[in-house]
Amino acid sequence: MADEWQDPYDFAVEVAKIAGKIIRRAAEEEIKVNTKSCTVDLVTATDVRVEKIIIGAIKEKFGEDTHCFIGEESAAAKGPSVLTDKPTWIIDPVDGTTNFVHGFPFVAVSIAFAVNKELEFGVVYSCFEDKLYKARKGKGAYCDDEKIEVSDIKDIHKSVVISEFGTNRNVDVVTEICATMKRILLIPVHGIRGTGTAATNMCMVACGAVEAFFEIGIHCWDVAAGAVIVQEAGGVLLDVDGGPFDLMSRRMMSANNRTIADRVIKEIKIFPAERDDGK
Ligand SMILES: O=P(O)(O)O[C@H]1[C@H](O)[C@@H](O)[C@H](O)[C@@H](O)[C@@H]1O
Ligand SMILES: [Mg+2]
Repeated sequence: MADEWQDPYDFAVEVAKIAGKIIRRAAEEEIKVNTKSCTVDLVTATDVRVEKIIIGAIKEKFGEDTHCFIGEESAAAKGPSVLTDKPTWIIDPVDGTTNFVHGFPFVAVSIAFAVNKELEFGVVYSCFEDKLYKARKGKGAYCDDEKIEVSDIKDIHKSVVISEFGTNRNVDVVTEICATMKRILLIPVHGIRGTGTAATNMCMVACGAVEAFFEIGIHCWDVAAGAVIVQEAGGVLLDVDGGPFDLMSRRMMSANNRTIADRVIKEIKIFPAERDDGK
């Protein structure tokens, strides 16, 4: 049987690179910043423009009506992001918008593709580093065409863990996040890191630079592409309570193996986050 999704996969790689080039160029010009859910949840004219370009290119290539889209910048206008069985592109045009605004050089274009509610592939282009991460279900994960694998560390004391503070500035939530970070540091782990983009953080797990990355409050477009990349690199993808990963739950734990994941999970205090699909 012909490989039905190879063409969309190749196209996602092509489009991610084009989008990254536009982002790099936009970073040299004046950046127009707006806010979304709160004063620290940033969006720029580039986020909106790049999403339109990506979706426009996909529609032109594969037809207007055959594919569905969940895109960070068009999501709010559409209401809850419901994943159906139809081929669906899940897009974060600029993952790491705060980084982009401040010139902190970790910004990624994240493009995932799901069919029958299952993720088929993910592409993450870290555009200032010029590194392209990609994975197709069952076919391994790659960075710039080189196969990548998670680290084999099982001893938590030899691990590096990534987490992020996110954009929620509710005092109780910030207190819980800080307390969780403190508990993880005191395990002790070698260190806690964060690139400011969930997509890139997941690629750091996938290529063995860190052992785990978890976050509560991320959205489906932040983690959909990374989810395929981590799993295809041999890692595990879970809910922050250790249960099965749910793309719409806004909770995600990715790790090199179950031992590391479970040890980090022990220290996570979970706080509520409204689901992406409104359920
Ligand atoms: O930069 P965006 O696309 O908004 O995504 C980031 C999110 O805003 C932050 O709150 C998270 O901490 C990051 O992990 C996301 O990647
Ligand atoms: Mg994002």
